[in-house]
Amino acid sequence: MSTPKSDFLNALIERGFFHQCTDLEALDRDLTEGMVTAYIGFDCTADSLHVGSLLQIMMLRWLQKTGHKPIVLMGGGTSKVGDPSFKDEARKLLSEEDIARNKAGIQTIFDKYLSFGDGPTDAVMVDNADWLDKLEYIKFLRDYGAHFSVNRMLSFDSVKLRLDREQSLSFLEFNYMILQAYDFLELRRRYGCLLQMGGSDQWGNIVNGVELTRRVDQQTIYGLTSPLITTASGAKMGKTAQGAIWLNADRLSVYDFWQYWRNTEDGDVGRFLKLFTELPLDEIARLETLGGAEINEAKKILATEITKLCHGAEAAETAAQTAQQTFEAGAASEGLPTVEIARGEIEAGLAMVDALVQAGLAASKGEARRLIRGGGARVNDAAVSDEAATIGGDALSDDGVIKLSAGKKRHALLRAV
Ligand SMILES: Nc1ncnc2c1ncn2[C@@H]1O[C@H](COP(=O)(O)OP(=O)(O)OP(=O)(O)O)[C@@H](O)[C@H]1O
Ligand SMILES: N[C@@H](Cc1ccc(O)cc1)C(=O)O
Repeated sequence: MSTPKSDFLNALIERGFFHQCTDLEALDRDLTEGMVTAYIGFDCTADSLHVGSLLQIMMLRWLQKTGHKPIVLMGGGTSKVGDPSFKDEARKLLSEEDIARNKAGIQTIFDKYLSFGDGPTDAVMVDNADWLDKLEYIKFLRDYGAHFSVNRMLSFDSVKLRLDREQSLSFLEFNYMILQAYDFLELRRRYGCLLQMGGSDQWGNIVNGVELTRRVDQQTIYGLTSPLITTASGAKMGKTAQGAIWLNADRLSVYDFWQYWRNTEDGDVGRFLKLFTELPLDEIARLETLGGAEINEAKKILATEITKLCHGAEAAETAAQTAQQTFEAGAASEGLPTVEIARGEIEAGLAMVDALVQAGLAASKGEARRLIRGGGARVNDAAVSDEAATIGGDALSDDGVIKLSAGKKRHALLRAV
């Protein structure tokens, strides 16, 4: 399609959020003609969301910024079933208490990104347990089950992959897409919700809702998915050596959150600025062209902007200053043992095991590997758990040093010469 007319779709496409839509032109028309209500669902599978879901939250934020109404759906009901989409095995069954605790943890994050209330474009939060818990089995099967073709359900990649690999898929899990489809129908009836968004792994669940609503209520509604973000080196976004990059500060300190973004790979800086900050595109274009040591400035801006949205301006500034003191100014003047290494060698990619040996933090490569395996090795205060990890030029500070650590107390600097 030609460039969309609506501000919302324009923002989504220009900033890299768009993957697929059930009917982009019709959705664009509805978005230009008036206010559209849209939802994204989040299951209560952990007590905090992580960076993967941040992309979804940013889509809701753009929706509200461009004059439309976001619905945040807590999957209090669907978390009892567990979405099998692209998962190799069934999720652990969660108790009612687990779900309530997780929901309480997740809910808090949305206030930072969306404004809630009773106004026309104010965000609302709902829990699908409110309707799913009350469903009566036979009535539900007759009213809605009859509209689903098992043949078609089996064709969606989200379940097909598991079956193709002959991995077990329980009947409980198989029902998940029907329940998510029913949510969409229910939200259209209750709130006039016209659009459901999610990551591309949600496509099958979303399309089922669009089709169910057409069959049962003869209404046209839309689905739109974002790409699933991976880092430049191919890892699923949001997980690191230490685990997930959580959005709640009690799970991951503001400093570590800031540091995660500060350590973004060079190739990801522009993409992440577009997705996770609200800086104007021309400013991002300028930052993207920075090379050499200057790219580190862009990374600091990225880290501070994202941290500001998630944890507030003050906490973001404090994290930036702490990093400046402990790593850049501090580390260099602390009198840490310093080893000089040719800049070219670092830029070509220095094996972490070799770096630890050269810095005197491990007596042999074997010891260095054990250190990494045990979780004690750090580069610029970020843990490294991959024994094959390499350190590149992007790890150099503005002063041309890299801080290596073995455990909490032993540190050394590599200085590029
Ligand atoms: N890397 C990612 N990029 C874009 N969207 C993502 C990413 N990871 C998760 N999402 C989306 O965030 C929403 C919430 O997903 P969910 O909480 O199930 O995360 P998950 O990472 O898939 O879960 P898990 O960690 O249990 O595998 C879904 O719409 C999902 O598509
Ligand atoms: N299935 C979604 C969560 C979700 C739940 C209910 C919905 O109606 C929509 C989305 C996920 O796993 O991320």
